[in-house]
Amino acid sequence: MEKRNIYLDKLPLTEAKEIILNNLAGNYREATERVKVEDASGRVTAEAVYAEDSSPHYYAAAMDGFAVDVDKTFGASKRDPKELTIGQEAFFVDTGDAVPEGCNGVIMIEDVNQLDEATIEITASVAPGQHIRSIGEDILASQLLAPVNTKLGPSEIGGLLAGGITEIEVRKEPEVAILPTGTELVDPGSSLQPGEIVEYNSRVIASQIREWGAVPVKADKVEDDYELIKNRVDRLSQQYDLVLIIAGSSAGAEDYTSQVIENLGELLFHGVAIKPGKPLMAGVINEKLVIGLPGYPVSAYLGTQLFVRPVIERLLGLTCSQPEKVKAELTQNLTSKLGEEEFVRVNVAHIDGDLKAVPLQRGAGVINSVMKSDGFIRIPALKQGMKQNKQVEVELRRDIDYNQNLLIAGEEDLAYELLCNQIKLQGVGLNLKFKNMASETAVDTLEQKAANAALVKTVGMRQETVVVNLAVSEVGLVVRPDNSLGINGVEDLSQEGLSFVNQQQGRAARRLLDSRLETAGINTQEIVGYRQEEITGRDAANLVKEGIIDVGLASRGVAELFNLDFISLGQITSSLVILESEVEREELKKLLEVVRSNEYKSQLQKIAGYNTEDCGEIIDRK
Ligand SMILES: Nc1nc2c(c(=O)[nH]1)N[C@H]1C(S)=C(S)[C@@H](COP(=O)(O)OP(=O)(O)OC[C@H]3O[C@@H](n4cnc5c(N)ncnc54)[C@H](O)[C@@H]3O)O[C@H]1N2
Ligand code: MOO
Repeated sequence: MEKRNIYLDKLPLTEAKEIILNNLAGNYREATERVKVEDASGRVTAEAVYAEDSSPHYYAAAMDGFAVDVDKTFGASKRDPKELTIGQEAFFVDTGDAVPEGCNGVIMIEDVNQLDEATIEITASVAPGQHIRSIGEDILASQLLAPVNTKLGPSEIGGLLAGGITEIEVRKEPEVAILPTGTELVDPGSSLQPGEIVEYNSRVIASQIREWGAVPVKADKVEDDYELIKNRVDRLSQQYDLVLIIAGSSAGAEDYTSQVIENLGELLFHGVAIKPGKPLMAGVINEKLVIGLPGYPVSAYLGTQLFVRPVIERLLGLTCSQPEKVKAELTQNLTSKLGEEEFVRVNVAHIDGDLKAVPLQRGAGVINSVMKSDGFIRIPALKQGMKQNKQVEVELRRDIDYNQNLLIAGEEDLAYELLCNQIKLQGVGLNLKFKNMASETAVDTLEQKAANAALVKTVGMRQETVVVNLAVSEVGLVVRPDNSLGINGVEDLSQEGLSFVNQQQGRAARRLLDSRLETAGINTQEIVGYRQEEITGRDAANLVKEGIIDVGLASRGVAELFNLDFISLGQITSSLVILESEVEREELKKLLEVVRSNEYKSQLQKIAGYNTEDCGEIIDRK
């Protein structure tokens, strides 16, 4: 067996999709089953459904009142009212009641004067058919209710039941086997050893598949062993409608997927000109389609979206669904590789009157970027990127209401996470989206209209902005709980043998450290690790916790989260900087209301080292 396989195909996306669909037998799956209409939400009709009954199936009163023979009301007016005898000429009916024989109109109770128990008086004539629902007004027996290959939802269930249908024939849900491969994989919840990875791709894919109306069958993970993978794939392809193999798709020594497919059946292609997702492949084994998905989580997610969804739709007899799209202005230049269609995750929000698309992290391993995104944009294969301010088309993820989005750029802060929770707890219609960056960069980002607010920690003011106090927190050095190195302050950072890790340049905590070092007259070159940067205090605290370094720089709240000892260096004010032009916007007013709420303040006070004095106050305006 050849150990290394280099994939050569670079098929355009549409071509690869076409090959896959062409290798599915027929336009849909033949197998069907009978289900109750009331249980059929999400299912697809396997035959045309015709009404058995009309709805209504009798003449029905459409209003509460009296049913009458309209001829007897002719000529009634305010000046010349007409009297009718109840039970002989006028019959009391409630909405929905059958109209008594001989009656062909209903007069609303509001238009009737009851003179005594047996007599009513009417002041207007009644038109034939007035307030009567005719037979079949809604549905007429024998009419087509739903063509074959219709996906049923709540209103379809109503229509079918109203038409007298209680059971229907639907397409059997395709069963999709998902096989995770990789010796490094462990199940969620296991305690992790270095090199081990939580196997979650199959769970993500299963939930995607369920959403599209198929049944995911999650197979047990298999290690990187050619024979084991081959046996499993062989068996799965005999049992299920479609087989997905996760990982082992690229050029590594233990990447077996393409060889397995080739040796069990036919490999249709290996490699698509998309990013992420480039090593994706497809084949046919035991007459079943098999798709090899790249192992990186974003690649696996996107590959499933692009290739598995249309297959499921085809098996169900549905046409390919189109995502909802919206046009937005790109907030930064993006470069990309010529010859690859790149999918970039973005957030979308109204900023200073325009709808903007703000790119997120592009790494194929960052599933969090999908979770945080509102959708993605495509950079065409024949482009080497896209320019800032270009109008782009964003393909939205389902259920996204970007009108409630506010983009916050700035320094990570426990107060911000609390704010996000408070917004949801208080039932405020806002979604905060965060982009982590140093304060100075955040204010630049705000000025470039690429964020609705900057979360900054002590930074110089800019024109046309309003600064609102968010929180005051204590920042200092974090060490392991026993503080065995006896760190008492910045003077001890130059101890021999001690390892330190700094925060990213431009971050407030680092500036505070620098000023303390300067006051103490300590040369930063004497501190081992001063130039080694982690982005945030949380990153640094995590390294101390893991025993990788001795001292880091973080807030007291973060130190407490990681159960670390804390040596205070001082206080830092976190503020929200907002564009003057947006201060009166409804969404920003809502945000500031939460910052000013007692619930937010009382929760914030519970975090170690936080001070809520002046919380929500405007501290500066230029
Ligand atoms: N020399 C080259 N190396 C790589 C290339 C290349 O062209 N030449 N392509 C890169 C690209 S692009 C991708 S995408 C990945 C595809 O990798 P594989 O499909 O071979 O998958 P693995 O290497 O096994 O895993 C990648 C990554 O994903 C994690 N993983 C895998 N399965 C799961 C799972 N079920 N749940 C969660 N995470 C999973 C795995 O642990 C790895 O971290 O190859 C590049 N390399
Ligand atoms: O195709 Mo890979 O998914 O670009 O990282």
